[in-house]
Order: sequence, then structure tokens, then C-alpha cells
Amino acid sequence: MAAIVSVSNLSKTYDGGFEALKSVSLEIEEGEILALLGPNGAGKTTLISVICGISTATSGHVAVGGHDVVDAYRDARRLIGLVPQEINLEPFETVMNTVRFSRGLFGKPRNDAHLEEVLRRLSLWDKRDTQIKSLSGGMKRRVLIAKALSHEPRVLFLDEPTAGVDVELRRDMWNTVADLKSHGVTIILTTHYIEEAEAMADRIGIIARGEIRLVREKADLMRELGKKRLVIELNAPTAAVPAALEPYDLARSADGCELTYTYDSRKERTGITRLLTDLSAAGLQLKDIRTEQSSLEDIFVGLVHEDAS
Ligand SMILES: Nc1ncnc2c1ncn2[C@@H]1O[C@H](COP(=O)(O)OP(=O)(O)OP(=O)(O)O)[C@@H](O)[C@H]1O
Repeated sequence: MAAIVSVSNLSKTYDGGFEALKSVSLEIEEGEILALLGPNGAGKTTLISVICGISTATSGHVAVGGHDVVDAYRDARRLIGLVPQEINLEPFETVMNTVRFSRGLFGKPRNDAHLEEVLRRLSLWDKRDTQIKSLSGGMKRRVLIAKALSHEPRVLFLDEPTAGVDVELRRDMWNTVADLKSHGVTIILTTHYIEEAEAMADRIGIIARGEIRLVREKADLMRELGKKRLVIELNAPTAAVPAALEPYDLARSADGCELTYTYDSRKERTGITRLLTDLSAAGLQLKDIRTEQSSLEDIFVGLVHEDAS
């Protein structure tokens, strides 16, 4: 797949001297859902703002659909829909007029058939003549998406789509995003909910302190997360891992009291039963055993801590 958004060596230093983005490079492929996961203040909104042409970079380049976001601002901006964090709608306007007006701002000719399709897809068609002020919070968020889709963009940016939203609405938003993807929209969303990145994304990028720390296929990350560790506590410390146990590639703790076996929990045969038999044959006595599993949360927290230290 070809990259629809290409970010290269992007840096942003705010006026006060704060470096919010540090040489960020990222390729976003057409049709994918990329989740940018990062703690508060990591630089997610800044990155989106620069890509969308709302904020200017200090150095580096961004191209959307091959158009440079600075030199060919209009061409790039036409391809982008942006759903902001804040609900900024005109309360007395109707849903239909809101999206119609938004489309007009992009200089696109009136196309009510397209707007009908967008509103239907977002379950807002029945509300087309309703004033914004009479809508629920969840519906207002959907109107923001409808507005962002009004001019037929190819890439949709969702900045913290479910911040402060209850669980039910969050799931509703996840379904909406999946549906948009099935209609060929490329989606980049920012979130600090790990669960959200897991639920929606094809790829996950972790951003911390203005740097992209990792970008991986979610499936690969999940495969890694499928790895479990069996920690074996011994009755007495062992000076070394017995030769008979070498095939298990056990890690010995510094004090020799624990041996750790890493295995794939999703495999039919984990090797645990055989390991326990072999341990006892090697003369090691167990005091206790426990399992541990690394999660995206561990990876995330690890990266963020490493950063803070
Ligand atoms: N206009 C500005 N002037 C100076 N510093 C700013 C400005 N806007 C943002 N920052 C700083 O840049 C950093 C990144 O902010 P940004 O809003 O991009 O983070 P974020 O990852 O979107 O955070 P959140 O999850 O809280 O929305 C923060 O430390 C913020 O205080």
C-alpha cells in the first residue's frame, strides 16, 4: 500500500522554547487505522496540528496525498478531515446545515446525496433537522465526524475521540470508526487509552516527549503480548541452570532463587509439564510458581518511564 501521509524529520519548538516534536518521521498507509498512543503532553495534538496545517513546523516536511502541507496547502487540506477534541458546534444550527456549511467552506459544490450518505452512516439522518443543542453528547461527537467527512476527505484525524465519554459511547465510537474504515477512509486517531488503541488500530505508534518511540503492526504487538513467563521459585538457590535444562533457555535470577521460563501461551504445547518433570529430575525443588504476562501497558509504561528518568 502507498503512503497517503508522509512525515519526515518533523520538529516543532514553541515560542517559549519548548520542543514539542523532535524529528518525527512516520508513513501512514492508505486505508489503515493508525493509533497514536501517548501520555498527556506527548505531542500528539501538535503532530496532528502540523499535518493538518493548523500549526507550522520548525523544520521537516509533511506531504498528504503527495502535496506538501505548506507549499500546496489547499490541495493537502482538501484531502484531510479533522475531528477536534473540543465540541465546537453552533447550538442553534440544524445537523444538515452544519455539515452543508462545512462542505461549503472547502469550496465544494453542494452535494446533498453525499451528505445524506454520511449522516446515514453515522446514524444521524433521522436528526438532520434537529438543532445541535437538542442532541446528546454522543450525537454531537458524531456530528463532528460528519462535518469532517462533509468534503469527502481521504484521511480522517480523530483527536482523542472518546476523551471523557462513557463506556457505551466509547464502544459506539469504535464501531463508527471500523465502519468508516470499511468505506475506505484512512484514520489516524490519538488516544491515551491503551484499550482503545488495541480495539481499533491496525498499527500502533507510541509517542512520548515529542518522539515516536515505536510503530508496530498491532497483530505483531499482540503476538508479543501472547508471550508469558513462568517464574519458578526454588526451595534453595541454584548456582547455575543444570545442563539438562538448557533447552528451556531459562533465565536465572541474580540470587539463584528463581528461574524464569518464557513461552507462547497460545501454543497447544507450552512445554510446562515437561519442564516441571525435568526440574525435579535435575534435583531442583519448587517452592512456588507464578505466571506473568507482558502487556501493551507494560511496554507503554516502560517507554514512558525510561523517558522520564
Ligand atoms: N501553543 C503552545 N505553546 C507552548 N507550548 C505548547 C503549546 N501547545 C502545546 N504546548 C506544549 O507542547 C507539549 C505537547 O502538547 P500536545 O498538546 O501536543 O500534547 P498531547 O500529546 O496532545 O497531550 P494531551 O493528551 O494532553 O492532549 C505539551 O507539553 C504542551 O504543554
